[in-house]
Amino acid sequence: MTRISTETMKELLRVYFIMGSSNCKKNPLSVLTEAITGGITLFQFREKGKEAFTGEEKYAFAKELQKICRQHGVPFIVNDDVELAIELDADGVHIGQDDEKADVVRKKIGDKILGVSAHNLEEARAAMTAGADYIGVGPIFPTTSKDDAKEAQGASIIRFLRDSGIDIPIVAIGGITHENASEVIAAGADGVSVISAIASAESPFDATRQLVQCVKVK
Ligand SMILES: Cc1ncc(COP(=O)(O)OP(=O)(O)O)c(N)n1
Ligand SMILES: Cc1ncsc1CCOP(=O)(O)O
Ligand SMILES: [Mg+2]
Repeated sequence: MTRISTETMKELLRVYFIMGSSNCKKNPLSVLTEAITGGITLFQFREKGKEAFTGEEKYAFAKELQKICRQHGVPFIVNDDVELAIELDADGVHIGQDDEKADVVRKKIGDKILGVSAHNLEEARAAMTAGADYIGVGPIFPTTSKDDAKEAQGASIIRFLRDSGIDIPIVAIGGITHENASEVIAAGADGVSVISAIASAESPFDATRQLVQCVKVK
């Protein structure tokens, strides 16, 4: 295996759907299937919160979601849990500033995709040096999907990072909907990452289709 190219990474980030069991109104397997049919380009398994599955249940749930992703050729990323990602032979891992250190994770996962959360220029530079394939920047807008989210910074943080020479693929996250997605792309993001815009939608399929239209390369 070799590291993913920057160009392929950017394409995968266009519509990046994140989900765990607590995010869905409907059956999570149906939500993921609808999102894939609607056009998501990357999926992250993020099983967090009070009611979240743990242990064997978490593993079995992850396996089911991974199977759906594999059937449709959508790469499967695991949030936080590096050991689970290795056990499942997932396509990658996403870690934040309070998780395992990025350079340590890079050594553990070899050429798998590594995503790192960054909230400022210093963290973005450090993620690049540690071997990240992309950075997740946010919250851009207010969000109710993450209990310990930092304050929203607006799309200007993306423009600031780009103007400061950050050329790694960037996905914007936090409060992103079809109404503001084009604003973050215009600011320099390669894609948008969402939980509620798809997982809480009456029709995850329609919601995904709408987002895909907003981030289309013109
Ligand atoms: C694509 C993407 N960007 C940022 C995050 C947030 O990661 P983190 O800061 O570690 O917070 P948790 O998601 O673990 O609560 C993400 N998961 N994905
Ligand atoms: C995981 C995460 N990291 C920063 S904001 C956020 C939550 C994004 O969820 P939503 O798209 O529902 O605002
Ligand atoms: Mg984390």
